[in-house]
Amino acid sequence: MPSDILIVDDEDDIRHLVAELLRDEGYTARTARNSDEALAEVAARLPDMVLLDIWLDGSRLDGMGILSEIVRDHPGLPVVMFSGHGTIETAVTAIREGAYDFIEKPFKSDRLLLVVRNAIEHAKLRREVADLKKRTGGDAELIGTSAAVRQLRHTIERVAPTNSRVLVTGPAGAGKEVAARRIHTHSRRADAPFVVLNCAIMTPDRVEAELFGAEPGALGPDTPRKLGLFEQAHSGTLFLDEVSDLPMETQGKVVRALHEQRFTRLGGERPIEVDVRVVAATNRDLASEIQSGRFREDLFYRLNVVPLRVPSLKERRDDIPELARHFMARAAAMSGLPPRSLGADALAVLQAGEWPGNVRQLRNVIEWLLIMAPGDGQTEIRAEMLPPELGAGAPVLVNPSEDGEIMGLPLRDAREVFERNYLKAQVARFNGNVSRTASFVGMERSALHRKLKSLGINTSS
Ligand SMILES: Nc1ncnc2c1ncn2[C@@H]1O[C@H](COP(=O)(O)OP(=O)(O)OP(=O)(O)O)[C@@H](O)[C@H]1O
Repeated sequence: MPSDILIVDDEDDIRHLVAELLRDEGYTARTARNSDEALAEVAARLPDMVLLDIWLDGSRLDGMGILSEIVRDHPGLPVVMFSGHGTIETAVTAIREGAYDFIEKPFKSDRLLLVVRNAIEHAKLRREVADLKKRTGGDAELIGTSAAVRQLRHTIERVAPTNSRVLVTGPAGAGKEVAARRIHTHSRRADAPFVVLNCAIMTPDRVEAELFGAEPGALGPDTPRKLGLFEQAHSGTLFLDEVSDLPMETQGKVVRALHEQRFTRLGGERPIEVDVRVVAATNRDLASEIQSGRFREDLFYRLNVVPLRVPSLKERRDDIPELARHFMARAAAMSGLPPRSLGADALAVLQAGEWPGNVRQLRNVIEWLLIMAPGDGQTEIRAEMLPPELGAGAPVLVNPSEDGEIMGLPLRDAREVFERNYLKAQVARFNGNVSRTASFVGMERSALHRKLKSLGINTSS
């Protein structure tokens, strides 16, 4: 479909000339003489871009006034200003206020067509990026409202703008990379690259070439120059994932590069200066790695300027329903399948789970459910449809494998088995908090306390 362009100018000649020029190029062109006509056209159907004169005789709003309404109501719509003599400064201000570009009158048709093409392409790319971010969940999105995640978000927001190095710790799959990306996107480096090195999957001889790059021929006969990740991350952030897996010799070189803010490429002499913020992550205990001689203490102190701990999923069970719905919506958008809704019993079992693989495991379970759960898009996902490995934390009645055992017991014992499993799962789901469990299961706090004691279930309060 041809792009639709709105031309707003009070001079008849210019309007007609530009409209003809654009139509000759295959665009659709609409015209408006003043602000009321222009805003009415925009409201009637959103154009792909607007060419807007700054001075508009006999108009309620001038070009700047129209621009601010468009930026407010349709932030993705590109606007290019026409400026005459004496309005260049205003045109520059217009760019600051959100216009894409300006064209000085009198203008050459080639220049006009180039700016129009660029503005439309730019807007299209912005939409595509926004769409991709939405579909992939925007990698820096830190879902959750639990106290643990609110605290994490707060610390990230405080540390992000400071430029300090950050050492992110936490179990596998808990969201350390998400936290690191968020530090980057909330820093002044957000427009520069975020570059990741996963130290665990690198062989020792490759890791240095990856980090520092190599001069031509350094990696073998006729090998070209290779830019290292330090250089690629210039003015941005370098994320060293699984940093404890860096070979010892490389650790020494990283310490030097961090200290001197420069390094040489493999096979090179010339020092290369870079401005890079390093954020590192580990799921190991670096203190014991240092003790056993596998991690350099000086590197630890250089990296651990600000420590940031990402909690395990078990420490933030409150977030599980929101995370589950988020991953369902995302998996559905990526696969084109309709999202499935999750029943309250399924969510309760998910909340009671052990989650050794943390958020990554939850994401995988939800993706599995979207594809594998029985029924169509309309059928709610019930507890018994969950993958068997989650059954361990589930109350006995939703775990069919144990139904057989229950059937062999007298009612009194069967009830006790049920009560124990049910309450164990509910207590786990509310992080051992008896008051919250009591309010959910509909018992007095003290009565629940007695019950739990008689069933031998441990709680935190
Ligand atoms: N709070 C969160 N909100 C949304 N998604 C999250 C959150 N935490 C983790 N994820 C998702 O879970 C998955 C694992 O997260 P991530 O890779 O950041 O974990 P990690 O701790 O760096 O793992 P590893 O130790 O294995 O490198 C990713 O798909 C990530 O997008």
